[in-house]
Amino acid sequence: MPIRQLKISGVRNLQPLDLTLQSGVNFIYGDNGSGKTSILEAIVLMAAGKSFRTSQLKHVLAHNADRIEIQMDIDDESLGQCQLDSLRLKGGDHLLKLNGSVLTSQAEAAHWLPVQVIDPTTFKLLSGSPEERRQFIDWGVFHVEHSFMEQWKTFRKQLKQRNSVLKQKEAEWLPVWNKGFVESALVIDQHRRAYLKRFKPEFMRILKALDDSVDVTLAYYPGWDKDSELQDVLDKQQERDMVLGYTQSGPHRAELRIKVDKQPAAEILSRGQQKTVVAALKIAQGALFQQESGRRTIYLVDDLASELDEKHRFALCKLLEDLKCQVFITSIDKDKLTDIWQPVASKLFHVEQGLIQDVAAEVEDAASQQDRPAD
Ligand SMILES: Nc1ncnc2c1ncn2[C@@H]1O[C@H](COP(=O)(O)OP(=O)(O)OP(=O)(O)O)[C@@H](O)[C@H]1O
Repeated sequence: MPIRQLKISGVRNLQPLDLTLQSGVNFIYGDNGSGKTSILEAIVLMAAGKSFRTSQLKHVLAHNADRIEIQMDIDDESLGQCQLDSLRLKGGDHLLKLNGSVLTSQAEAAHWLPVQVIDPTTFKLLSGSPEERRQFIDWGVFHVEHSFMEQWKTFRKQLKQRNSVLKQKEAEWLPVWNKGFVESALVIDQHRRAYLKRFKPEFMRILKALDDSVDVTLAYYPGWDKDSELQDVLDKQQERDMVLGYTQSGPHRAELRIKVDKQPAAEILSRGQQKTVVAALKIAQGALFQQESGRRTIYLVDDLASELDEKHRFALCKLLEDLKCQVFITSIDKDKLTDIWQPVASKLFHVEQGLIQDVAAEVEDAASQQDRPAD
């Protein structure tokens, strides 16, 4: 589902832009601090309602602006041509629209704009908190099973209610809340299990193509002892739960354990190897999404050159090209982008102090100026 046209205003140092994009690869180059990442950040803002580099959106708003406006014309494989609009006011109000109709949740925009980011911080998917890996699994489930978001909300509600009963030490009410909690927990767990079963072979295939010397295993931990029934675990932990005032076990504690030789991969692999594994996870997720939905993920690859050597960069680019999805790749150095990889359909953009320009259009413009007869 390539973005055909992208308009952004009010984001960091970017001057208001209106770009016609390539459905294949969009190379973006420019000096440090020129605004390359901010373009990717704006796309993620539309897709996820948040930035991938700050938890506070006020930092994304340009210093002199009172609003962020983003508009995308998209060619969706199932919906056809559509337009997404996002308006965020300095005060915090946010309006999202699809083809002019207001969307009631961020999840709807996420549905229409499946985006994966590969950037210098993505190794955190291995070394960061389990929540990051839970979110990773849930991205995959959500984009294929649309009921998942509602089921997740139901589970969160059950968890909140159970925790409040625990805090108030109302032991007699626990059996009632346990029933609903267990029911909704098992729904989440089944979705995640089923997804990872399909995901693992795809991940192994992609990792092998990226680097067949890295041997990684993925193991799913549901959030409670896998050999016990959740209800039994809750019964056993009830007293301690009551003391703590929260539920120790359940899908909110699930984990995707990524290991090398039975050790956490983050402790064993080099930074570059970790990035390779994370790239494989993200590409495999997009590949599986494509197989199962017939729709394509958009890849945002920030600072491609950082910490991946030429061989791995080339392998990564080749995999992305094979997926035939839209890709945005940034780099400081134009040659590092185009020397190793010349995809069939690509476009080159240059960013300088927040101003982004289509390089081919610039060249054409300059040529037509030269061809013009002198006045
Ligand atoms: N809220 C803001 N308003 C205006 N300018 C901002 C704001 N926040 C950051 N900036 C500036 O905007 C630019 C953002 O640059 P960005 O991170 O997109 O650059 P980049 O080209 O990806 O750089 P690098 O190659 O160093 O990663 C920086 O120059 C920064 O100082």
